[in-house]
Amino acid sequence: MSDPIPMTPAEQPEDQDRALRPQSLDDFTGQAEARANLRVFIESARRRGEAMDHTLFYGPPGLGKTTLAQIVSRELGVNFRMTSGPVLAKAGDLAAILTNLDARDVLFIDEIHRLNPAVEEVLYPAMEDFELDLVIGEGPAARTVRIDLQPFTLVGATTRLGLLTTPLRDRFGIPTRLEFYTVDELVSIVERGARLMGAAPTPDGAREIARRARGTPRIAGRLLRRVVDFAVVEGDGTVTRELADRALTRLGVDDLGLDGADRRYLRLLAENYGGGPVGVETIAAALSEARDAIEEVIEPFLLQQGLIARTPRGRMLAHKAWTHLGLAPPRAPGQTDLFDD
Ligand SMILES: Nc1ncnc2c1ncn2[C@@H]1O[C@H](COP(=O)(O)OP(=O)(O)OP(=O)(O)O)[C@@H](O)[C@H]1O
Ligand SMILES: [Mg+2]
Repeated sequence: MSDPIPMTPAEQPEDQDRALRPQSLDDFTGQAEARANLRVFIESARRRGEAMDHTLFYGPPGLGKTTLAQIVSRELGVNFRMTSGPVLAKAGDLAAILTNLDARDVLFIDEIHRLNPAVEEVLYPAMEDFELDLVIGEGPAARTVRIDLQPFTLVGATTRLGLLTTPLRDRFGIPTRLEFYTVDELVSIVERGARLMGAAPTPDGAREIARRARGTPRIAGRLLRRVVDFAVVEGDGTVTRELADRALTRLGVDDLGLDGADRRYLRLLAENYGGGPVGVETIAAALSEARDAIEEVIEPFLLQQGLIARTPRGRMLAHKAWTHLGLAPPRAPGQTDLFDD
């Protein structure tokens, strides 16, 4: 049950992602508030003929940050340049990209919380005044030259808003938080993906996949492809609720949409720590997972589902998680009613 979803080596998840990527704001399901606001900012920038203000998309993986960045540039009718925090090793790397931008272009920096501080320094005046201060030469001969840039829109994406420095965060005029999707929104996404794949799930079948997709379009797309595989090989090609249920269970995706890693996390808290509180470092060490992966990938959905709580002393298992694991919560003396509701 704890195995990750199997993928054949030939399958490139990003290529598959690309096929399903919405191309316009109209095509993009969910995130209603973010979408409505972006529509206004894009339209205003277009009418004024100016670069749109710098935009930061933040939220858990797979919710559509990269997709929205591409959509913004397309709707603005400008070029899309893409790079990422870890790739920009030296200030000069960023300077080279910035000086090559055309007016109003979108520069997308993924994982912007992983920018090297020296590179980040270059970004501040670039974002604020569209200027670059470059140091030429070394030692006593070193001098600073100022280069004017074309006005551009920086679109940053991060799964970890908390790791952004305050000066960087403050330079984004449009900070946009992406939320987990509702089941109804994911049903639309599954149905659209199925249409693009030439599959036709029954309404119940689509809903079963949506319900178990961890609130995340990328997971919905991946589960859909796997369920269609099962439908083709073991059924008559139709994705019914029963078939989706059987396939998802075999893939280790449970009734709440939790996967093996989620359940290992919950079980660790329950069985080894009596429900917590436990510090995240301890959890990371016990699960042999990176702390980042725990905080970025596993915990946001468990928190959103009310399966765990974050307290100053660490993570605690909520009542719902005990029930989900089929375990009885511990009862402290004199607190017999604590967990009853
Ligand atoms: N609103 C949506 N409607 C339909 N499909 C979507 C939507 N949002 C995302 N997707 C699909 O989900 C996949 C992941 O989206 P995307 O790459 O934009 O996520 P991300 O937030 O950038 O993730 P990461 O943090 O891992 O970079 C893409 O294949 C995209 O097609
Ligand atoms: Mg992305």
